[in-house]
Amino acid sequence: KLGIEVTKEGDFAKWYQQVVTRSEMLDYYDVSGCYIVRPLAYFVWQQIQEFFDGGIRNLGVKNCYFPMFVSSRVLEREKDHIEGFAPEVAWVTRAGSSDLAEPLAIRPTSETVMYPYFAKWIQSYRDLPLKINQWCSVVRWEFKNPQPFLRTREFLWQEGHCAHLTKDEAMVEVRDILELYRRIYEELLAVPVIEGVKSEKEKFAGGVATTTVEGFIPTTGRGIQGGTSHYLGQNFSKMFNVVVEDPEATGAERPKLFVHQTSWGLSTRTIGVMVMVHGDDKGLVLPPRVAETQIVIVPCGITVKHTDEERRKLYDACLDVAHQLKQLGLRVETDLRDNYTPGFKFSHWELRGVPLRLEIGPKDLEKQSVLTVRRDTFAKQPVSRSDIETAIPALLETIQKDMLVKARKTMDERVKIVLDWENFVPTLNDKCLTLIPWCEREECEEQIKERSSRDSLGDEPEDDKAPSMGAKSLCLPYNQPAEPPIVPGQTKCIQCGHEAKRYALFGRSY
Ligand SMILES: O=C(C[C@H]1NCCC[C@H]1O)Cn1cnc2c(c1=O)CCCC2
Ligand SMILES: [Mg+2]
Repeated sequence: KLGIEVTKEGDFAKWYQQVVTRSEMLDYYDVSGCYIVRPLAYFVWQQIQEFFDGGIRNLGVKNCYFPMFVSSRVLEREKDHIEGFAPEVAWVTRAGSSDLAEPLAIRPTSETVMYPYFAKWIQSYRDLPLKINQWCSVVRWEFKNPQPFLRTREFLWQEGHCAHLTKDEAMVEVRDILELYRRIYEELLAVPVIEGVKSEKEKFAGGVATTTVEGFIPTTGRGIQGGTSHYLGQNFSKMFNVVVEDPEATGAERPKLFVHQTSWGLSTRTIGVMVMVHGDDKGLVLPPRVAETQIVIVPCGITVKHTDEERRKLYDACLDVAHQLKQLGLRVETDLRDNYTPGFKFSHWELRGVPLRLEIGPKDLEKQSVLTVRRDTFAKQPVSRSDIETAIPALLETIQKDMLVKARKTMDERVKIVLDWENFVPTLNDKCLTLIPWCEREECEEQIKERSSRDSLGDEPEDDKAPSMGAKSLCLPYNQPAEPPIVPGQTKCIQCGHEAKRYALFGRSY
């Protein structure tokens, strides 16, 4: 594997492609838009799964598995939810040499697969709440340019689907799940996110409200939807007749209540965001929490002057330190290949994002110390062998924390409050997101997208294969800026002049 031949700032698209392939996270596949998730990336996904499974178990959610095939009759049950997406649905029409009687869709998401069975399984309010989740892949035949992890025609995700007796119970769960998504990004992937609610235009049309964690890619200045948790209200339960008798009702007739539902999803897009945020010109930079190999130990400073005995002593020291650290549960590799130079080995493991390297040479052996080298900052620090068991775990924790702090500082610097329209597009062009006093009207959002695209491209039409230059609303952040305050009846929307309700996060996006 060669190193990375371009710089992140110089040619981001090529940089990203080389980082994900040459770090051995992913490989291209001969079906366009499909990719192979290799062990280094799959390990990250497994860490996410373990964390999330623990979190949802505490919320009373159980894992299950539904078939991937959806009959057209069932898929089209939810008209408006599906018609906007119809072009993305992949269909099986043949088995062997004979056509299927009716074509079967491959699930693009599983609402229509599951909810007829919710109706069957849920009779009494005692059957509530029903809380299930499945880990699976879905297929969406996207036409925009595919990108590894970020936009692929098949992707791994989890989709949770719950039914509750009351709206309040459902809304609490929506936020509990969103908090787990925030923690996955911030505590596992060291990626800061902005939590909020989607606008009417951007929310999931089948639901009542969509909450989201929004990421930010500094190199392009674009926002990216990181995970969504929806309050579906009673839309789907009315569509699929998921009803229970009203437990509060007295007397003979027992009025039926449509259940209140939620659905929530997070995909392998998480991995792409992590790569883009932390990677550098030497390649991948992995947060220790999700790194398959957290530490690599490399013997150094051996020359032809040294005897085989001295070389062996050095290798033994590397193996001893590795053993010590494995005892602590750390994930350690020793690179004792004698056909490569230390420098070659440093590049090899830097490309693969290993968070911490330990170098041990003859002098280190004498001094009973090792030299630590951080992947994120390249900072070097000697550590005496006697301190290894406390210093190394602490250093990994420091790397994990520092990576989040650095990424959050970058994101915070690139989110600008914009109070006048003339500063809106220039701020986008500075690779920033904007927080604007906004009226929340759907037609205003259309105008913002249109005007910001025109102001960026002149009258050139948009290429729908390329990422849009128009800005969209990313979310209405729960954490609203305090200054300058939005004064009801006074503060105006910067685009249309109507009364501003809240600050909205707007930006170019993936
Ligand atoms: O998938 C959802 C809503 C919901 N699905 C379950 C997980 C959470 C959340 O993403 C929205 N959605 C997106 N994309 C598509 C569809 C769709 O419903 C259906 C058809 C193909 C493309
Ligand atoms: Mg889509």
